[in-house]
Amino acid sequence: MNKTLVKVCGITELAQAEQLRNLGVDYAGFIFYAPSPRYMVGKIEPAALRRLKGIQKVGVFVNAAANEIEEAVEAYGLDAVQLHGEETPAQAGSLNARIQVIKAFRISGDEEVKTLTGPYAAAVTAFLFDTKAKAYGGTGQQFDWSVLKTAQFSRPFFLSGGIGPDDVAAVKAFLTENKVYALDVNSKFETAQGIKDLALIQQFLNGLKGL
Ligand SMILES: O=C(O)c1ccccc1NCC(=O)[C@H](O)[C@H](O)COP(=O)(O)O
Repeated sequence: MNKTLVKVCGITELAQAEQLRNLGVDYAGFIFYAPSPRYMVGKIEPAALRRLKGIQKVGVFVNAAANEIEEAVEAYGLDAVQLHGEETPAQAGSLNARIQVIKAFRISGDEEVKTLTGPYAAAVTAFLFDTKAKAYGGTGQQFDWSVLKTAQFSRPFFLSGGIGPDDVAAVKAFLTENKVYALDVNSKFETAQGIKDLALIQQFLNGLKGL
């Protein structure tokens, strides 16, 4: 069985991205959505991020224009883009022809998740399930993961939304019964918005060992 990968999202410092890479984190998420407190533009130099290797760099966008996304991919050397708004399957598919696209779905618990993901199956590389809340992401709120149980998704998925240091046991239990491609963590591992607590992340990674 493949190991479940880990993505740390909302990074605003190059040094932290390097440290996370050194801890063995698989994906680093960078927010390209100006209203977010984790907006990274102006905080990390494009050329410096482009030189960073050994961790998959994901740009997170909310309803951004295709040319804005493509410019950021080029300037920052992104490996994947995460579409976290109301982007259509056609928009996602057109980007996915050039770069891996992770489509985020914000879950309230009332919807049929397979109905949401169905139209995107052929258009994206992976799905990401986050919690539906007032803000688009980074809210620290968790949804009821049982809505994903038993569903066979046509794409690998990231489990996201309020996963914190105290959730190791719950995550492990969920992973024993469900095939999760990667875990996505963010605000529950911060000392301030956009600044990660690396000791907590190391502890979390240690807790997941053996999966
Ligand atoms: O993190 C943000 O500020 C953010 C803002 C707008 C869109 C997406 C954003 N984050 C995307 C992520 O992938 C987060 O890791 C995900 O929402 C989970 O965050 P959290 O609930 O804090 O663990």
